[in-house]
Formats: sequence, C-alpha cells, structure tokens
Amino acid sequence: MTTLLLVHHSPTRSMRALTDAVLAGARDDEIVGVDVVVRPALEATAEDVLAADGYLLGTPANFGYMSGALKHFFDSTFLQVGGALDDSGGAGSSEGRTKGRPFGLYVHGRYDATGAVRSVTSIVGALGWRQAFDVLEVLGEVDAATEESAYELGGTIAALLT
Ligand SMILES: Cc1cc2nc3c(=O)[nH]c(=O)nc-3n(C[C@H](O)[C@H](O)[C@H](O)COP(=O)(O)O)c2cc1C
Repeated sequence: MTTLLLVHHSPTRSMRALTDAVLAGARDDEIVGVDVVVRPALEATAEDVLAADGYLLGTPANFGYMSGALKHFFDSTFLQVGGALDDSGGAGSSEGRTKGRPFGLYVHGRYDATGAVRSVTSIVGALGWRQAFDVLEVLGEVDAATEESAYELGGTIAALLT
C-alpha cells in the first residue's frame, strides 16, 4: 500500500468543487493499493508528509500568492521534512527526505493565479518534489470540463503510486 497525501485549503465553493473532483479522481475504483489521506492545510503535519509517497496540493490565489493556510503548512513542516534555508533565509535546494516524490497542484483564482502557482512550485522545488502532471490553474467559474481536469489530475498522481 502506498500513501497519497492531499493537502488543500478549500474555503469557497469553487475550491471545494475542485478538491472534491481531485479527490474523486484519486479514489477512482480502478486505482488499487493507494491510500488517499486528506488534510486541510491548517491541520497537515510533517508526519503526514513524511508518511506519504506523493502529494496533491490545492490552494486559491490570494493577493498574488498561495493561501495563508497552505503557506502555514509549508512554514510549519519545511525544515522537518528535510528542507533547508539558504543564507538569505530563502528556500534553498535540499537533499530532503522527500526528494523525488511526485506532486500535483491545483490553483483557483478569479483573475491571475500566476504568483500563487509560482509560490508553491518554488517551495516544493526546493524540497526536490517532482512535478508529475501539468499544474491545473483555473480562473473563474468551475465548470464540468474543469472538474474533469481536476479528476484527471487526482487520478494521474494516484495511478503513479500504484
Ligand atoms: C483576500 C483575497 C485575495 C485574492 N487574491 C486573488 C489573486 O491574487 N488572484 C486571483 O486570481 N484571485 C484572487 N482572489 C480570488 C480567490 O482566488 C477566489 O475567491 C478563490 O479562488 C475562490 O473562488 P470563488 O470565490 O469563486 O469560490 C482573492 C480573494 C480574496 C478573498
């Protein structure tokens, strides 16, 4: 059995719809042998991260960055999971214990989610996580096609862990 950890901040209808679809994909009946653990970003711990074989991350774009909740998740786990700070206090590249594990990311915004995507990918890049599928960046309404893409994202990352 492998473990897929879904860490998300889903305070609104759009984010909840995306998270539900990603989770449904990850739990597709055809994917066997993957335990999907779901954690709201404010509750996820370093132990959750270390115990997982891959990751799904979801956040709204807030003020051009990831949500404060997902940022809190990284702030409170980064060093424990093997991240390192460079001399300026930034996220330096590391040989962390989770290096090489696959991740998928979905971000929802209303007008521009670029900074939010960049903020997450730079931190997980410093941890050495491997982007295993295109980032799902959604602006505006979440429609059926978007939910399908979210399902595909969840299913793809989970299938990688079988
Ligand atoms: C405080 C705040 C800051 C926001 N900043 C951004 C932003 O920088 N870029 C963007 O595209 N959307 C921004 N939004 C919109 C949110 O990303 C959006 O509300 C969220 O994804 C949920 O979507 P929904 O309200 O349609 O359910 C912001 C919303 C709030 C409340």
